[in-house]
Formats: sequence, C-alpha cells, structure tokens
Amino acid sequence: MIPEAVSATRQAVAQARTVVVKVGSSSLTGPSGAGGLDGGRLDALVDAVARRVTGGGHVVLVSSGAIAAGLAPLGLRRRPRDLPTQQAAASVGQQLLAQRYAGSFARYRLPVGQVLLTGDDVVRRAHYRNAQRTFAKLLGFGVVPVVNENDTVATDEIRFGDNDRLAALVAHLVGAEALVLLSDVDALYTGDPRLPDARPVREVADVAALSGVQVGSGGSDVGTGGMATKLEAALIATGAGIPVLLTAAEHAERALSRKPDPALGTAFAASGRRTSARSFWLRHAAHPSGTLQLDSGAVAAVLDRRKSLLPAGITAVAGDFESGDVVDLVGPDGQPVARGFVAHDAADLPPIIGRTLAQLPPELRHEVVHADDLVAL
Ligand SMILES: Nc1ncnc2c1ncn2[C@@H]1O[C@H](COP(=O)(O)OP(=O)(O)O)[C@@H](O)[C@H]1O
Ligand SMILES: N[C@@H](CCC(=O)OP(=O)(O)O)C(=O)O
Repeated sequence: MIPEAVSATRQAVAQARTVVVKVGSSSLTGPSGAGGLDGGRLDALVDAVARRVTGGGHVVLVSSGAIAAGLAPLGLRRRPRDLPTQQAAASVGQQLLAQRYAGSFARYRLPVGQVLLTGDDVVRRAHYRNAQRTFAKLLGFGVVPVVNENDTVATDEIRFGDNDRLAALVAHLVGAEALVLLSDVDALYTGDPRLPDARPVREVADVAALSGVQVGSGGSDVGTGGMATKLEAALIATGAGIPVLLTAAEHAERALSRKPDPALGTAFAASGRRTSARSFWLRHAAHPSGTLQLDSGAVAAVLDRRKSLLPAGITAVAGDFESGDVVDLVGPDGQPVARGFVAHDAADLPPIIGRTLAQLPPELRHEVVHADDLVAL
C-alpha cells in the first residue's frame, strides 16, 4: 500500500503548473557517449515535454549534453578531464544541442530559448533577480527555456560542474512546483544498480529514508555527478518545498503525465517550506568570500538566540571581502555554523574585533552580520 504522503508527492508532480525537467548527458547520447547526440532519444524527450506544454503546463528544461555533443566534432573519444578542453567541447556542443532542440520543438511550433547560467548568476542577488525575470518572461511567451551551465566561461571557482544541483536551484528560481530528474537509470536503487541485490526505492519520505542507500561514486562515461549529485539536488529541492521525481529519460512521457504512476521511478516528498530566494541561494549557491571565526558565546547568540553578530564575538578574520559580500561564520573549532552578508569590509575588521560597540568610533558601531542576513548551515 502506498502511504498517504507518498501519493501526495506523485500527485503534486502530476499537477504542477511549472515543472523543471533535468536530463543528463547519458540520456541524450548513444551508449558510449562519443558518438554524439542521439536524435531519436532527444526527440522522444521533446515529445513528452511538448505534450505537457501544449496541455497548458510550463516546463523549464535543464539539459546537459554540451560536452558530450562536442566530443565527436573535435575528434575526442571520451569526456576530457581538463577544464579548457571541456570548455572547447562545450562551446561546439552547446550550439549543436540548441539547434537540435530548436528543430525538435519546432515540430510542435514551440519556440525554444537558450539560457546559459554560471554559478555567479544564482549567487549574486542582482543576477538572480535578473534571471528570475527572464524566465518569467520566457514562460509568459510560451517559450520552452532550455538551460545549461555556461561551461565555456565558467571557471573552476564559480562552476557548478553538475546540472543536477543547478536544476534544483533553477526550480526554486522559477517557482516550480516540481522537479523531474531524468537519467539513464529508472530509479534510485538501494545500491549500485549493477549489483544483483540492489532494489528500487519508490518513495523517499524524508532524509532518514536514505540511510540504507549506497550510492556508487562515478556517473556514466559522459555524465558527471552520478547518483550522489542527484540525491543532493533532490534534498535541496525537497528542503525548499519542491517534490522531486527521479526516473529514466525513456520514461519521460509517464513522468510528465498528468496521471501519477505509483510504479514509476523514485518520488521524493517535499520536506521543507519554500524559503525566500535570498536565504535559499545564500545557503545553497553562494560562494563565501571569506570567514569570520566566532567564540562560543557568539555561536550561541547567532544560532540559538538568532542575534546579529557583533565585533565582540569575532576572534579572527580571513579572506578579501567587501561590505555586502557573503562570508561563512565558523565556530571555535573552524567548522562553518552559518553564512551571511557581511556589513564591513575585511580591511576594517581586524582593529575592531573583540571590542564592544561602545568602544568603537560611530561609523563602525554596528553589527558585522545582521540577524536578518544570516542562515544557519
Ligand atoms: N544507488 C544508486 N541508484 C541508482 N543509480 C546509481 C546508484 N549508485 C550509482 N548509480 C549510477 O548513477 C548513474 C547516473 O548518473 P549519471 O551517469 O551522472 O547520470 P546523468 O548523465 O543522467 O546525470 C547511473 O547510471 C548508475 O549507474
Ligand atoms: N554542462 C555539462 C553537463 C554537466 C552534467 O551535469 O552532466 P550530467 O551529469 O550528464 O547531467 C554539459 O552540458 O556537458
């Protein structure tokens, strides 16, 4: 029997007005990946997405495959390991991928809009809002946004590297009511699905339900993250109130059907409430520019009593940041406990840390991180 909450998850995915669909490289290429895009597989995915869109739904498609599609034209046999070659392959491949999607969606007279994002676009507040407005406009026009990481310009520092987490962040960004992760495996298994005793997990009610699940380290030959990044993405999305369905791309039609199917893939129930965009990206996307080390009293004030962080509770400062940047707050043991927007430049802090506000000149007499600008980690 299916528990009540579980049916609600599948129901929510089936009924969602806006859904983000993420498809992995391995689902768009042939078995080895080196042969480039498989037109038949791509068309089948587009058929499923188009059905949902022409039926009145909004779909944002987060598609990997740029690097895989660029391998053959560059004479490469497998996914390169170094960033510059990956970027060259992505530059060639993204163009092919976008062309294929445009041609395939044109069969349904659906226009496609290419959106290439870097980590920075979901980290910096102004960029985040900008991306949010663009998606809203595209969906309003009836366009299917096709999203990928902007691999060609992303550096190691700002790179997501895997589109699973990117898809979870995009789901929050566009206000999606569901996230569908399509891969080359039909469900989450209790262990590596190549092992004979691995069993599919149909419903994940909460994180505790994952305690017995073993996840293999690697992905396919052309993919990146494997199952680990999919689970991470599922937890990010569900934690923000967005239910997730994970299954194989070949089941895209069933996954995007308006009729929930209890025997399909793995459904992850939403566990948290939708948080503000600001605190969501602060927690999941922001790359801190520095760290502030806190004494134990400050840790308790910030975490337990939800107080602002004052100079008196800081014992050390590291990094090069300006007021408005994101910093991690670490405890006396060096472990991050919170993250927030700092209200001082790094250069101003060393002379004032450890001192009470009354001891400071008026222009520096304010909190270092305001309570409203903090999230616990
Ligand atoms: N517990 C597990 N359940 C399902 N798949 C797993 C598990 N552990 C490892 N995997 C592997 O993860 C792979 C999917 O990851 P990946 O190739 O990166 O997909 P994609 O290209 O769709 O992002 C599957 O092919 C499977 O072999
Ligand atoms: N941005 C990269 C995809 C990276 C990625 O996450 O790949 P995958 O694990 O296949 O979803 C590309 O388009 O090749």
